Amino acid sequence: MATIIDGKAVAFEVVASVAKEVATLVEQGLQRPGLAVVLVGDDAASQVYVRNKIRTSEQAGITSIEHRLAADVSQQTLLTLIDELNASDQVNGILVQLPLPDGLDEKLILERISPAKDVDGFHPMNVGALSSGLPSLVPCTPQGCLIMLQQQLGDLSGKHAVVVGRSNIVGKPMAALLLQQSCTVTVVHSRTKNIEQLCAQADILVAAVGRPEMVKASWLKEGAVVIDVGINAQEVDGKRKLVGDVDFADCLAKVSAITPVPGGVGPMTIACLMQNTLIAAKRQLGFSGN
Ligand SMILES: Nc1nc(=O)c2c([nH]1)NC[C@@H]1CN(c3ccc(C(=O)N[C@@H](CCC(=O)O)C(=O)O)cc3)C=[N+]21
Repeated sequence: MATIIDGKAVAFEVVASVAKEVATLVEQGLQRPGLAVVLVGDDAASQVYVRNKIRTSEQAGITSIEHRLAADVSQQTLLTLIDELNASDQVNGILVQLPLPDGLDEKLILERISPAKDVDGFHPMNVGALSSGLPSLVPCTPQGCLIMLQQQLGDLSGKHAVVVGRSNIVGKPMAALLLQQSCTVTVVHSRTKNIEQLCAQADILVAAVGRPEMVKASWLKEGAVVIDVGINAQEVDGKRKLVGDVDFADCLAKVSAITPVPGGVGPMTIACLMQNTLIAAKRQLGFSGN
């Protein structure tokens, strides 16, 4: 029987351990970690995610400060806000919700966030640190995937991991993390010629492409562990339904373990954001190490 990995339950454990450490900091008279969440415009999906982030912050004992800006905000206003957040000692982590509305230069804005407060791990400094194995803030989604894989498989060394997708926010950092764990890593993408044959070699398959139910059982090796990063909203009988990048029903009988959508990677992403905020806060307080 395949294991359906309960991302919600694992996330709950991660958040509980963050909450415990936060409580210890506060008991020692240190400042409670603070996370600033910047939401530009009124994209419906973004509102749901931001609400989840704020609710989880409360559970972790992290103070969250929400900044909502109109979709037509000027780039300069947004950059000035980031400068203020960078300078504020109440704020340990800064997250600018993506995607940004048209007309804003995403690269310029993300680069403005102080690398020490970059809890998304998207700043080029953190990207470079991750790929060279230096201490860094690691992107939340791939970190969440790694935690679930380690919980399922223990040591990952020598496993063949196939990452489907090469985005800066998931595919590339996922590959870097798996390589760091001594996996043999293959990254496949839209221009790859023999995707299905490559996927069929995977002990671990991470799907992060944003194409509903693209990965089928016929692509998989018997007993593979499958992590589904896709969150695709579909209309079924007039109702909003979320499906992943993996055809879950088709693949279930062939895998040894698989994450569901919802209830898999999504909650882990938010839990890792809490973890990153704690790590950033501790470094800013002068704790050494991780
Ligand atoms: N700067 C930035 N950092 C991000 O980490 C970031 C972002 N921008 N933009 C959007 C994506 C998406 N994302 C999700 C987080 C949690 C769920 C989540 O909790 N999903 C629930 C379901 C929620 C629902 O019902 O829609 C689940 O999968 O169980 C989903 C998606 C973070 N992102």
